[in-house]
Order: sequence, then C-alpha cells, then structure tokens
Amino acid sequence: MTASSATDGILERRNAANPPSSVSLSARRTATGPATGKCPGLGLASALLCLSSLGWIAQAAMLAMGVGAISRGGGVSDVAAPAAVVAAIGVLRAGLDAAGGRLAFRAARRELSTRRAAAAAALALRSPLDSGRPASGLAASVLGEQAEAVVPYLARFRPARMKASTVPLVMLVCIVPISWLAGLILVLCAPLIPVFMALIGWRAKAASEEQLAETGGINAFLLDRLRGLATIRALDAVDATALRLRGDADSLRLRTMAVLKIAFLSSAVLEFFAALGVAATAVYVGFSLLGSVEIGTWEGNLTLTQGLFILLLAPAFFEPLRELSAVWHDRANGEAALSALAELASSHQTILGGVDSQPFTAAGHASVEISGLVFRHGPEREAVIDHFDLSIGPGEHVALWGASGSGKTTLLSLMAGLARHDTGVIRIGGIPLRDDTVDGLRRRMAWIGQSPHVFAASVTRNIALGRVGIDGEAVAAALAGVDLDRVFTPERASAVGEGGLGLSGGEALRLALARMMADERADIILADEPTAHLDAQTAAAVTDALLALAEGRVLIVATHDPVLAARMHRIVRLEGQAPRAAA
Ligand SMILES: Nc1ncnc2c1ncn2[C@@H]1O[C@H](COP(=O)(O)OP(=O)(O)OP(=O)(O)O)[C@@H](O)[C@H]1O
Repeated sequence: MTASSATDGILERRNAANPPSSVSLSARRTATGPATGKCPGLGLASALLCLSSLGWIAQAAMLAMGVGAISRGGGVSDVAAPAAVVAAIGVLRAGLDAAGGRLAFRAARRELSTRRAAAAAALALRSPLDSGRPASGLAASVLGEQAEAVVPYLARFRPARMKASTVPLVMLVCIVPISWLAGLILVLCAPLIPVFMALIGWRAKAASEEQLAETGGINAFLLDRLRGLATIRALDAVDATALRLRGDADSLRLRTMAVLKIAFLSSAVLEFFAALGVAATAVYVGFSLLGSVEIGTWEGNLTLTQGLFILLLAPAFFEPLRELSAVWHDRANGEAALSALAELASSHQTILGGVDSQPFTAAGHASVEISGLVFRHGPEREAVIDHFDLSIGPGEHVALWGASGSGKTTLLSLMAGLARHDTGVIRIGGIPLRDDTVDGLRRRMAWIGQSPHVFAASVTRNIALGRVGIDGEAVAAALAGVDLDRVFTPERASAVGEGGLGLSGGEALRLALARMMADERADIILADEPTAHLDAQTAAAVTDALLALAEGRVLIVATHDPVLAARMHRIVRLEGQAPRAAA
C-alpha cells in the first residue's frame, strides 16, 4: 500500500459532502456489464438514419416515374407531382439525417460519460492494498484519452452497421421484382466488398497495433529521458539519446506510412468493387433497354422507368457498405476502449463504502475498539492480522510496533476501512465500521503516510484540498501550527511542484500535518511511519508537530522509530520486540 494513495483516498472521501453512493453502485453495475452492451437512444438514432437512407428509394421511384412520363410525352402536370414528392422527401431526409446524427452523438457521449463515471467510481473504491490496481498513468490514459474512441464507435460505426445490414436488403427487395438479373449482379458484387475489406482489415489491424505500440514506446522513452535529463547531461549521453530518438521517430514514420498504405489500398478495393457493381448493372440495363438482352426480367424487357429506377438504386445499394468501411477502424478502437473501461471498472479488492445508505455524522467520544480481527490478502494467503484485539480510549496515543511485514500498515488501513477484513469487528466511537457507516466514520479520521502526495498547485490548495469551509485563514493557522509559515512566505506561496518538488521530506510531512490541522473534525489520527527516512532533527520537529496536533485526539502511529514510540502513551506490539527507547 502506498501512503500517498491512502492519503488521497481518505482525504478525497472526506471532501465529499454527500458520498456518491448511488453513482458508485450503478457504476459497478455498468462495470460488470459487457464491453459492447446496449446504448440507450442509439437504436432510435440508427433507425432514423436508416429511414433517411431508405427515403432515397422513394425519391428514385419518383424521379424514374417523372422521366418516364416525359419520355411518353407527358406535360408539366405529370412531372410536377413526382418533383414535389422528391423535394419533400429530400427535406424529410435532411431532417432525419440531422436528428439521427445528433441523437447518435448525444447517446454516445452519454454512454461514454456513464462508463467513465463507472470506471472512475470503481477505481476510487479499489483498496490501496490491492496489488492488482492499475498504474495511475494507465488509468489516466484509459479514462482521458483512450475512452474518447467510444464516441465515434457508437455514434458512427453502430448506425453504419445497422444501415449496411438493412438498406441494401430493402433495395434488393425493390429491385428483384423488376429484374432478378440486376438483383443478382448486385448480390454477387456486394459480398466481395466485405470479404476483401476483412482480408485487408486483418493486415490493417496488425499494422495499426504495431504503430500504436511504437507510439507508446516513443512516449515512454521521451518521458523517461525528460525525467532523466540531468543524468543524461551528466553522463554526456545527449548525442546518443538524440540519435536513439531519431531512430525511433524514423521507425514510427515507417509504421505510420504502412498503416496509411493499407488505408489507401482498402478504399481503392472498395471503390473498385462498388464501381464494378454499378457498371455491370448499367451495362445490363442499357442493353436491356436497347433490346439486345432479353433475359433478367420476369416479363418482357425493362421499361425506361424501371431501368432508371434500378440505375438510381445501384450506387445507393453500395453506399451503406462504403460508409461502413469508412468507419471500420472506429470499431477496433472503440471496442478496445470499452474493454479497457470495463476492466478498470471491474470489481476487485475494494474499500468499505459505496453503498446506498443514509449519510450520517459520527458523534461522541473518539475511540477505537478491535475484536477478533482477521485479514488475509487473498483466500489462499496466510492471515496478516490473526484474531487481533485492541482497545484505544479517547485521547490516547498508541504506537504500533513490530518488525517490517508484521502488518502495521495493514492494520491502520483496516481501521480506516481501506480494505475489507475477513472476520472480527472494528468499532469507531462505538459504531461498527461497515459499508453503511464508513463514510460518516471516515470524516472523523485523518491519515498521514510516509510520503504524502503533494501536487503542483498553491500551498493553499494543497492544504485545503477543496474541502468546504477551509479558507485562507484556516490554512494560515494550520501552516503556523506546523511551523511552516516561515517556509511558505507570500513569495513562495505558489511554488510547490508535483510530488512535493521544492520541498524537503520533512516539509512535505509537515504540510500533510497542516492538512489535518485545517480540519477540526478529525479526532482520530492514523499515521504510518511519519518519521521514516528523516534525520533525527527533522524527525523530532515532525514528532513535536504531530503530538501538538494530536493533543486530546486519538493518535495511532505505526513506527520503527523508538523515539517517537517512547513519546506515545502506550506501545502495542504486533510482534514481541520492545523498542529500546521505550523498554
Ligand atoms: N497488496 C498486498 N498484497 C499482498 N500482500 C501484501 C500487500 N501489502 C502488504 N502485503 C504483505 O502483508 C504483510 C504486512 O504488510 P504491511 O505493509 O502491513 O507490514 P508493515 O508492518 O507495515 O511493514 P513495514 O514496517 O515494512 O512498513 C507483509 O508480509 C506484506 O508482504
């Protein structure tokens, strides 16, 4: 478990005025659903877009009837009605297209937001003790960047797939009663497109995966080298690094060109077969109208109206297939993004909480009582905490003492509800720590780890953490309380970098203490080795600040520091080894 993640977990949860329990639950429900599940609203959008494409059949029929009437010597009155219908259907189709596209986009964005919220909520519920937690960089990349691929997949690919599976069929149903041969030509040409597209698609998928891997590799390389810029300069490896970067960039360029080549090839294949199908239909219709071909119809030769109708429908027959091919690459990306989101959202080892329960505020004396506590990291693992009992009264300061690996951090995490114990009961202020009580109980807890996370923002924001009611005055008082007011003068107030850049280890720890101090509700302080890795003088300063802060509150410290342990009221041994200073 990392102290910083635990800190984030507790502090973020304490920020929430109303815990988003229902969001978390629905999130988890979506999480376990299939990666390519239903998307409400998309069916209607796809149906509207299909209807718009089918409108062309009616328009083609009207156009063919109009031209047929002219060829038979009809007047303006014979043409006016079909022309009006063509115009009306055109307007209707434009409306359907606009409405369908809009609905599809909205449905896709809504679905993406739901799945993102699901994944984020499930991530927030994952225990810091879960060693299978995804790396934060990966989670951020999936949630922020990769997830965007869901929108084109749902908004473009799904409607295109529905169109491709319905519109050509309906057109065939309209053409075959007029000419079975024209229908046959279209039927023979149409499958060639998906077959060749699939063949090319396999190669394209492999090429784009290689390209993605190369892009990922170059990103990681760049990030790594940027972090180690000083080392690179110190080792005089600037030229070698630049050469390697150039080599990687060249390789990426070649792979990108390979993907582009395949993309061009696939569109050429598609256009070729579509053109072939239309041309073959046109040749047949032409010869049939000339009377040179007398087969292919159910009765007699084709009339001009019939021939024109078939000719107008032929390109539209291939249109949905072309559209589908154009958005084919959205499918792989979209499905990969949905799977990645579903994986993030799938339930693993979780913290307590996230259930629909009445929010409550814990009151009364702060105390911690543990009885018969058992915890193991997995069903097959040995118990880390085995039938453990502990009772800590109001205002008591306790050191958890034990060899490395004896379970001190685990025990603190269990007290904060950051992992689910197997059996036993933990009572905070007499209230059992459960899913429905943990949110209220956590509000009275504060956590400090060995390396608290300090983010790139002003000191004020780093201390207030967005919590309601913590203003500049409270922050200033907290800074003075931990003796940091001399470090953060007004000129340095915004000088904190990511990961505490610009702060010493001791200053970062005192900043974490100031976070606690700023929130007076916290009357149970859980500290995980707060003086680890500090020199004696800094450790003493942190200890003094911690003890001053813990005055009148419950303080539980996991520590290897005999000086800190000696200043506690009591030492609880997780393994029988007394600290020298306390013995
Ligand atoms: N996420 C995890 N998955 C599996 N085992 C774990 C995990 N975290 C800790 N452990 C194991 O649980 C045991 C207790 O670990 P814990 O971190 O609580 O010990 P600790 O007493 O705090 O150690 P230290 O003093 O070194 O910080 C160790 O044997 C450790 O290997």
